[in-house]
Amino acid sequence: MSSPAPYAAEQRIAISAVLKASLVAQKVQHQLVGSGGVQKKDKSPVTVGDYTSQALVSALLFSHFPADRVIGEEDSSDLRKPEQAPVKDQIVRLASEALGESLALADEEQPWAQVKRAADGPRSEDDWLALIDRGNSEGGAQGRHWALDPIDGTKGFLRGGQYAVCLGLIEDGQVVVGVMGCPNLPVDPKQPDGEKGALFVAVKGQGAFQRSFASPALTRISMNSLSSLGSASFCESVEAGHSDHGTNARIAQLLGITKESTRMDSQAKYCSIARGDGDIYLRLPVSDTYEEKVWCVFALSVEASAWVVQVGGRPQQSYKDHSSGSLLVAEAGGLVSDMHGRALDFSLGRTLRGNKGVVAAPKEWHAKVIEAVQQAVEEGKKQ
Ligand SMILES: Nc1ncnc2c1ncn2[C@@H]1O[C@H](COP(=O)(O)O)[C@@H](OP(=O)(O)O)[C@H]1O
Ligand SMILES: [Mg+2]
Ligand SMILES: [Mg+2]
Ligand SMILES: [Mg+2]
Repeated sequence: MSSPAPYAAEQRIAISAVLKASLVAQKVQHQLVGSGGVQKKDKSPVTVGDYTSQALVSALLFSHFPADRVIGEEDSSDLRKPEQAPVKDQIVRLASEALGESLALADEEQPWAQVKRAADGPRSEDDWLALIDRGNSEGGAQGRHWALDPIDGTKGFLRGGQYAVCLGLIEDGQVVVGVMGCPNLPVDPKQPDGEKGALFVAVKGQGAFQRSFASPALTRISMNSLSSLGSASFCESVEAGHSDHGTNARIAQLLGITKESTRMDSQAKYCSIARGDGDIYLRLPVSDTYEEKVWCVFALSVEASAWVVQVGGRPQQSYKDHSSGSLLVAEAGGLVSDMHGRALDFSLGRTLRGNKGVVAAPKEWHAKVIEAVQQAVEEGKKQ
């Protein structure tokens, strides 16, 4: 009998957890659109969706990999305040219901039944808050850490736009598994009004794949092969406060790109270039002090040239914002680096403090894009 592919169990559980969390987020998004969420200390928003997603993913990881640490964006400190009691009650109800529900029928063939058995014991309010707080790992160069961005693009989520549930496994500082759920992304980019809900998967060295929420079948994805940079299209954040639109535009001009940028919230940008909807992702910093989060960048950096993961939400950039995305892009045939062309370093803790900004592009064009980035940044300093 042949032995299972490396990380087969981790991939399976990560898919189940991300799917579960994505379905809850999809369920609550319509109630939350237009509201402001709860404001965190850093003034960024957090919602019932973010907390419930973190609690659920954490529960499933704890059931299956109890020794693994989790670097999650959220913690329960605000939820423990008396004025947040209604929010806390809603999270406990949603998470308990979701844990007890089956996934879509097609996923019953998956070992979800086992996942459920292991995880569906009754949980008290304190258990759920403790599960959220299991995301407190400081990360680092040794051991296994799951980087979790329970909802990346919370501002997009609150606007009714794109958002993503991002989960990546970092082993000894390397991103080895990345899974992202994008509830509002069309399954087929050629049918933007068709079925929504796309899930992306990458395992280091095994390629990048997508599936729909409804069916477990995985389809291999890859980045476009570009004959020239002038024909490329690029994507960037919707929020001008997250990425410098002016510098991004100048970089595009230097590369001869004539198409307007596609503005999209969240790490769905990594997914979109990994499957060829676009070609380049530019995330030039707006501030000198911001550090990207690990949970944001890691999917892109693996091998498919397809995904970058973003990590955290603290006052520095952390890697949960990049881990699953960077691996995805790498597995799809792209290269993800910082604005200086340096590899993203996921081994330094909760943030990518050794890096600045993120640039994802097809492997063969990446060096040219970095040259344009450097020129645009130098010009900006002279102004
Ligand atoms: N000043 C800043 N510069 C860069 N990124 C920032 C930022 N402030 C917040 N972010 C990050 O931008 C992420 C959203 O990215 P995007 O702009 O691509 O949608 C947020 O993730 P969360 O929504 O998980 O908090 C947050 O981590
Ligand atoms: Mg988030
Ligand atoms: Mg994020
Ligand atoms: Mg946040």
